[in-house]
Amino acid sequence: MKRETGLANVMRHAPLVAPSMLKCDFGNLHREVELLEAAGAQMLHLDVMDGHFVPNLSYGPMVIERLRSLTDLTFDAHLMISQPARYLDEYIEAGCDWITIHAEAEDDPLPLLQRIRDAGRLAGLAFNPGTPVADIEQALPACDLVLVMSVEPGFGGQAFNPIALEKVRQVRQLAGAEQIISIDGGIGPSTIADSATAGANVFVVGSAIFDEPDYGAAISDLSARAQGTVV
Ligand SMILES: O=C(CO)[C@@H](O)[C@H](O)COP(=O)(O)O
Repeated sequence: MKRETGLANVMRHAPLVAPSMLKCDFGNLHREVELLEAAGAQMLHLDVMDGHFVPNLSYGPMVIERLRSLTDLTFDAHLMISQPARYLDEYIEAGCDWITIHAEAEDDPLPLLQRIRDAGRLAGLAFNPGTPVADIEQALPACDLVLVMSVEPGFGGQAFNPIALEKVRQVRQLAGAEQIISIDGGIGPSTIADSATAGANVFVVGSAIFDEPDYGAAISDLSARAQGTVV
């Protein structure tokens, strides 16, 4: 199967549910990837944490490179790290397709977003619940993807912060209908429909998939709710 890395190809499947590989079984990543492929996942959301920008550690480019050899799913890397400019090339070389940096980690994200685009990857900018949309507005033309955090980054299983809904609405208004807007944190059956109505089209989901016995049923149910076919 050819990797569907291009914006148009991947977003053909929107709204998309992106399983957050922070909540998976790290002791059996190969099996988790197989289960997610069988469950119909189009992409994997890779939560990269450095124990500095966020108070948690996950994995880095070496693990991602190994995952890359296991699957052609789109890799949506969310770099929750300080100094992303220093490490960016490693994530490009590891095979990440979408690469998102944090607004709070870079005084001027524009050169880095451009580097991501120049490498032929989709460039994303994430921002935390406490960061106003005004802080990222200037960077929007350089973003293929905006990731709105609906929890403080660092851990899965936190409660959804509804402040994110207004931010998604504002970004949608500013960036237009074609923009990928991803929402991340506390997304599940009770929050995904409101997030979709606000304007998100990619939904990062950890607990509501990995805490379920049947990943396929969970992803189907969430996708249906995002499409408004479940009330
Ligand atoms: O990036 C993060 C947390 O920092 C998220 O991707 C969470 O890992 C999503 O997990 P749930 O909130 O869905 O359990």
